[in-house]
Amino acid sequence: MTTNTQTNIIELKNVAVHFQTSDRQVDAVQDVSLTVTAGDVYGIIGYSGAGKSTLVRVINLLQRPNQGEVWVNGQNLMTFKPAALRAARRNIGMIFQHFNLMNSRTVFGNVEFPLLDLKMSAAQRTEKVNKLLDLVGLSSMAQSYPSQLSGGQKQRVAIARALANDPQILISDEATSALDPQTTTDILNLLADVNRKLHITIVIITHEMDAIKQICQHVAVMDQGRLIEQGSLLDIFGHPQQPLTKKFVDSSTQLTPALQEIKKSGLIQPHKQNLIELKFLGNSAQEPIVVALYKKFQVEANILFSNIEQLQGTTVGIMLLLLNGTNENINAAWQYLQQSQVEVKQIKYSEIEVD
Ligand SMILES: Nc1ncnc2c1ncn2[C@@H]1O[C@H](COP(=O)(O)OP(=O)(O)OP(=O)(O)O)[C@@H](O)[C@H]1O
Repeated sequence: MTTNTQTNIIELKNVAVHFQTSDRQVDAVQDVSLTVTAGDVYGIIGYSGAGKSTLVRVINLLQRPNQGEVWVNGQNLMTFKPAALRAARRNIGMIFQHFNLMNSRTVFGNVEFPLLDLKMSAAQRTEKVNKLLDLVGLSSMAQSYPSQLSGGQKQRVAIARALANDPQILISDEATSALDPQTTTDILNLLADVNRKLHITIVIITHEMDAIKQICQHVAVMDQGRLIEQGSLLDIFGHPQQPLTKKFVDSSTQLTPALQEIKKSGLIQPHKQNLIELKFLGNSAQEPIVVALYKKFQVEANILFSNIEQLQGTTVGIMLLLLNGTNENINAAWQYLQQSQVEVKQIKYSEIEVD
């Protein structure tokens, strides 16, 4: 017997947010429904202006929606009175791109700040802050000021501060967008640790697929206020449905620049349809396919590009093959590939956009 132990910690139901500006109405979020299960790392990706920040501010009602329902821990926050809402908000930590630290307070003082309102002795507060600074690896900098810290260190302080109230949920609003790639990786690893060790549910919003890929278990894609696609990380990477989702995936696997280079190099011609993309999920071996094409159909397959990565323990591979042979043999090879375990697609010359 299997038991379903997953709890829905966040449920947004048909949420809409409109802003009225002097000359028009901005539909920042339109009819968005999503569910995040407890313990998940849930990523929301979209370009600037897609409505991501507005949507996550709805989760703790910093932004009240014009329409829809907001459920956290099985409770409809829209019905909460101010005191209950303040308590509910303490259960949802937030971190931001620009850290939002108080420059006049030390690292210790910044992390201590949310605890000052609580009934806690100074000794208890000190113990708690020290524990949090240890968690984020900043114990030795407790007496430094934000101006003395690097961007990555500032974000670590912000994470410690966001965790001070022992929240069940942590929302990260473009928290790595101002950081260099290595620091981004370090901060994402820290967030993954926080998720694993403290069982905190994390919602990340970003415009970078690499950040999603590194730690998210589920992904939603947002475009012009709407959620246009959602699924597990593997679903999204393995079978993107919407053109925008595919664009995010292809930019992260480097497929887009590879195709552009191939087109520019003149390796492919408009009238020939012999460039194909293969996608492998799981353990399908790539080498035997190239060998089989030659042995079975005398079709030479030149590998022009290949990218293989591990996503949540599953191999996801993409390969671009340029097929060489008679038209008849290429057709037969194409039929064979379509019946094989791999996903196969013909790339049309006209579909490759070159800047
Ligand atoms: N307070 C506001 N008043 C008017 N328009 C707003 C307000 N806040 C956001 N918007 C508009 O709503 C839309 C969605 O903005 P939002 O900040 O949620 O997008 P985003 O995906 O988070 O983008 P970014 O990463 O650039 O912040 C944008 O067109 C933005 O200009």
